[in-house]
Amino acid sequence: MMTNSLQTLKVKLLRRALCAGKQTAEMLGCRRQQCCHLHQRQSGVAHPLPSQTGSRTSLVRACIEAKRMHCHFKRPVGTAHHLKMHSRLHGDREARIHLHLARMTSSQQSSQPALNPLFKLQPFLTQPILKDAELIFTPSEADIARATALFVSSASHRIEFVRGAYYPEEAPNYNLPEIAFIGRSNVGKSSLIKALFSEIEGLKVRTSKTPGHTKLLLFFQVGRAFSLVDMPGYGYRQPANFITSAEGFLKSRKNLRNTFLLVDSFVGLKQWDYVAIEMLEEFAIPYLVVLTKSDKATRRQLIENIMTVSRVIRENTQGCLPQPFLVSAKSGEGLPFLKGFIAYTTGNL
Ligand SMILES: Nc1nc2c(ncn2[C@@H]2O[C@H](COP(=O)(O)OP(=O)(O)OP(=O)(O)O)[C@@H](O)[C@H]2O)c(=O)[nH]1
Ligand SMILES: [Mg+2]
Repeated sequence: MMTNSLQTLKVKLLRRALCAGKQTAEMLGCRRQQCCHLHQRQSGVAHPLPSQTGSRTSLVRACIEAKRMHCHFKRPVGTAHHLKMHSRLHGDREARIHLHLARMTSSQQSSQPALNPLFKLQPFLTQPILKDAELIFTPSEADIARATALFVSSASHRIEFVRGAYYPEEAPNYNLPEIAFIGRSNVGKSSLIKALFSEIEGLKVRTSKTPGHTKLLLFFQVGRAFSLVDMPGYGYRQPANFITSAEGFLKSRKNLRNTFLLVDSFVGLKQWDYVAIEMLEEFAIPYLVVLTKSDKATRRQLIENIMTVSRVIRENTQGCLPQPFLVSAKSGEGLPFLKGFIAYTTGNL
């Protein structure tokens, strides 16, 4: 019995170390091949993700590297531990990841279903919707309240649209942590940003039923805290300059803290999304999956699509946060939790 629980603990610790290693691998990956994934799209052939060959070696190397890079554990607020990793990416790009390791008290655990809509599905599953080690972000209600306050404009904290850019070189030069929203056309990127900023009077974010509506990189500034970038959609009716614009932007932004890859929870992952995952993996930038339109999907669709996304993240990615997010711009479900993560990943929590 005792041996069994020791064994389980050992496996959990190893898994956490690998997760930390994964993130470090992503920071240190720095593969500089020319990205041509989005050019391959016309072929119509399903694009396989990078095979797992060699990934174990790179994880082991990353674990060793993580030690070398002075990764340190810090006593946190509350009961969870923060792992702070500072590493240099591509020589001059400082990347920072805060991993909030999941070690919740029972009171935190019981508040999570209310905060994180993924947990509403747990009663319908016999297995955990997310494994312990995949539960990275477990904020308290106070954290969410602080994050929510950031999305309210005031004289000293102005939230505004800055500009649209056709080319990445036209992007604003403010020195703010940035989050980019990428995904298929019509997946709900602009609607999500609009919903996040619903409290801001006079801030217009245009959405449309017609795919391919957003043509420019759109920059929104949230005080001196962070900025959000609405990207044109890929796939059907994507803008002619999408490849140069999106790839150039993702590769060149020095303060890009995280990229949110939006996937429709009603439709699930499509071929184009696999191409985007492949591209993000190759660029070795931190990203995560946000499942949109939760109000539209049936429970069965939600479970199936979330499970598929989780499996793809687990088996085929190195740079993706293991914890997907679930939101609805229409009903507002999951928005406070996502605001919490935005505040957290931009260093505002
Ligand atoms: N039911 C439901 N519909 C949504 C939701 N979010 C977006 N939509 C709808 O989906 C359509 C596309 O939304 P947009 O936000 O314009 O999508 P986009 O990803 O910005 O699209 P492009 O700019 O073309 O790349 C619109 O008709 C929205 O009303 C949601 O959470 N629930
Ligand atoms: Mg749009």
